[in-house]
Amino acid sequence: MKEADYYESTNGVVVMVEPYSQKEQIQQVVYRILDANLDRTREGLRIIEEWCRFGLNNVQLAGECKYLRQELAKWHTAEIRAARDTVGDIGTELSHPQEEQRSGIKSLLQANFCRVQEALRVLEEYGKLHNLNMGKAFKQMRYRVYTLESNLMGYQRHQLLWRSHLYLVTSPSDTLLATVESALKGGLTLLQYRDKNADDTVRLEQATKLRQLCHAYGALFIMNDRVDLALAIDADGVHLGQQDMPIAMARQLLGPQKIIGRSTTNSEEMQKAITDGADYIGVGPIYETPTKAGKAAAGLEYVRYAAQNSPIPWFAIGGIDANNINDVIDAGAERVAVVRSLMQAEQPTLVTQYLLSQLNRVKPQQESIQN
Ligand SMILES: Cc1ncc(COP(=O)(O)OP(=O)(O)O)c(N)n1
Ligand SMILES: Cc1ncsc1CCOP(=O)(O)O
Ligand SMILES: [Mg+2]
Repeated sequence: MKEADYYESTNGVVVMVEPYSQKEQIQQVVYRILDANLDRTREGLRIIEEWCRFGLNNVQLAGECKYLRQELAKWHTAEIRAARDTVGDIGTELSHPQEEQRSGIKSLLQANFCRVQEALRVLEEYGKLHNLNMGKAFKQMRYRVYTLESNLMGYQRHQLLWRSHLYLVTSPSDTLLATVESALKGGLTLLQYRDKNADDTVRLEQATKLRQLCHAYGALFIMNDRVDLALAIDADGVHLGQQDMPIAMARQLLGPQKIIGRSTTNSEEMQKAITDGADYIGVGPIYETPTKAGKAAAGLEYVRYAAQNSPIPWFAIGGIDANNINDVIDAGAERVAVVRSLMQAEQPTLVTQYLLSQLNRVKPQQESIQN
């Protein structure tokens, strides 16, 4: 028989407590770990769910979070809850500076996905000690959370594309990062890195820096021409011209969550880009431009066609600047892409603000998204 411990409670009553055997003690520790991680997963899922529900109004994504929370609750049994010891838990006081600081919705969501995935991994490993099926169930749940993350982040990305009305396509510049940052400060939300002549090492280095910069400002980063480089640096997508990789092939490599843009100069190319599954189209060159020397202008007639016929976002491009943007807008454009207007501007922030103010006059006012 085990030796009994004696414990005197506060009201003076002496209670005899049977000490746990070593096996039982370990079981209690496992229960505490399961209890803490079941709570952690539930809380993280709830934070993600609130954004899906109230921020995105997305029934499917919110429903998936709810389903996962309910599945989780089935494993949170009374015996696991009974092992909780908040007072004796040294971890309740610990926090990381990053927990106090979130730069926006995107980083908040990422931090909570990370927390949920870690907690599920703990549940999977320790759950096996408790019940083999528990290990299996949490493994499956962890994969569902990966899918949820990819769907949610992809959804956010596409939402931001639809909300973007000005698109900066870069040209080689000694002040590349400063110019882009200046435009981002003016409210730019979509950037394409385009350098037709640089070595891949330079492209990779510059694209990595630009992607970081864009994401710090909550903007999307698109790679011109190269699916391989887009994948390598985890760009938000790629822009492909008529001579570049077919959309279907790029989609296979990039998956459904990344953005694929296609250049078009006429109605046939536009219809094909749409049926091929492009997420957006470039419409132009509207005017002849030295940036794409030798390419004939498609003209405002093509803008009128796009305005009537494109169900997906389209950006008028080619020779557009502060002087003629209103002609392009009057022809039906709600979105434009520019190179020189911003890359050669003395004050890119101001030009960005001006171009956006003109585009905002025509687009229906939408609440701004915090990324
Ligand atoms: C937004 C946007 N539209 C069109 C283009 C041109 O792409 P492409 O025809 O492939 O020509 P290059 O840019 O590769 O010279 C674009 N880049 N972006
Ligand atoms: C890349 C591209 N594709 C069609 S026009 C164009 C260049 C537009 O450059 P700019 O805005 O300087 O005229
Ligand atoms: Mg190209």
